[in-house]
Parts: sequence; C-alpha cells; structure tokens
Amino acid sequence: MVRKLFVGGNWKMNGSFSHIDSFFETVKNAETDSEADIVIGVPACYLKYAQENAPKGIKIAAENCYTKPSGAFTGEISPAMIKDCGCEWVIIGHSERRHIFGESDELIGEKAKHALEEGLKTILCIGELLEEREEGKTNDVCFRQMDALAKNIPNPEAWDKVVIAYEPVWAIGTGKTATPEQAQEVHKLVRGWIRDSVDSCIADKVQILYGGSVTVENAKELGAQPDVDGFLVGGASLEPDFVTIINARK
Ligand SMILES: O=C(CO)COP(=O)(O)O
Repeated sequence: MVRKLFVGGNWKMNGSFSHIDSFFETVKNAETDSEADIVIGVPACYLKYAQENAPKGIKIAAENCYTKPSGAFTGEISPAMIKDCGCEWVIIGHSERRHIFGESDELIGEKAKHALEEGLKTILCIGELLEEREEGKTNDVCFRQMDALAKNIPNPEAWDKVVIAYEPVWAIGTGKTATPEQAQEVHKLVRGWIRDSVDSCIADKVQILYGGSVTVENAKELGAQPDVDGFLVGGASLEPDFVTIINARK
C-alpha cells in the first residue's frame, strides 16, 4: 500500500518570530512536493503566529499538551488552547519529554487520549535508548510504548488522526542516524504489532515516520524504505535545506 509522504519538523525549544519569518519566506520561494503532508512543531508561544503565517500546505503542531482542558496546571497547555491558536496538530511522547521531563508511558497515553478526544491530530513518538538497543530490547520497548498508546486511542476512527514517529533515542541530535535497514526493520515490526494488536487495515494505513538525525543527505534513502512513510526532523527542520527533505520523494 502506498502511503502519503509525511514530513514533520520539530523545532524543539528553538526559533523566534524573525526565524519564523525568514524560514517561511524560504519555503514560500521554493518548490515543494504538493503531495506531502508537512507539519512543523514550534514552541507554544509561537503557535498562533506560525499557523497564521505558514505557507499554504504547512500545518503547525504544538510539541506537547496536557491531559485536561484547563485548570491549575502551571506551565501546561491544553488541546483546547492549541485549537484556539488555530492549530490541528500536537506531538506527544517525544523522547525529550520521556527522558528529560520524566513522562511515563501512562501519562503519555493519557495525553494522547485527551488530544484525540478533543479532535487534534497527533504525532505519537516511540523509540529505544542506546542501552536498550544494545541489550536487544528495541522491540520490547517499542511494543510496550505502542501498547500504552494504542489502548488510549479512543476508537478505531481516531487512528485516522494518528501518525507514529519512531525515534531511536541514540540517533536524536547525535548525528548518528539509524541505517535505512535498521529503520525499516523497526518500522516493519511496529506495523506488524499494529496489525496483530489493533487492526490490519489500520496497520496498512498508518504513517510511520523515522526521526533521529535526518538530513538532506540521508532522507531520500530512508524515505525509500517500504515502511518508512516520512520523517520527524529536528535540527535540520530549522534550516533552509528542510525544503530538500520535503522533496525527498520528488
Ligand atoms: O528529535 C528529533 C525530532 O523529533 C530528531 O532530532 P534531530 O533531527 O535533531 O536528531
């Protein structure tokens, strides 16, 4: 089954109003693959500005959200607020949320549930640490994280609003990319897990992205793997060259 290319950017805690202006100017002046889904995660304070100024075809995502619509949760933002900023997307369970901010599988599952119930589209992230890979636990970790997410997807239709991002933690921001074969192996296993544990039509349809030091140099080869449906790009999504990654299948 041919799935649409999905090119995600994740600016993390980077960017500024002037960066948004110059980045969007570059994208507007470039020819980008009109067939690709393009979604860029920006810090919460830039959501509305980025969404309002984004070139046609580019959607803006929040990089996190909480499990409640409002309340005494200092520093958090809710799916309702993300929608209020005009955005339809949120990234949930990024490894930096898991490992720097200590978010558990359970919390991440609850976030996914609430975001989907609120009608947001979600990029749900999974991925193993280096020591977990070295101990041969990659599949166990990815399946455990998938299980915590899948049981919180409120209904089968909500899977239409789910994109999975496989981001091996050892490849994030390290310049060490998984080889196309390593990425394909895990993507295929994750799709197989969805087929066995959720539904085979959902497994065929769901886009699974690779994230971890994706660059202009490696995007084409990674994106050519049968179960790699696109990327979640960190550092390189802040650079003008991101347009070349968007065009990885052109
Ligand atoms: O974490 C990532 C995307 O979410 C990947 O970051 P890098 O592309 O900078 O390795």
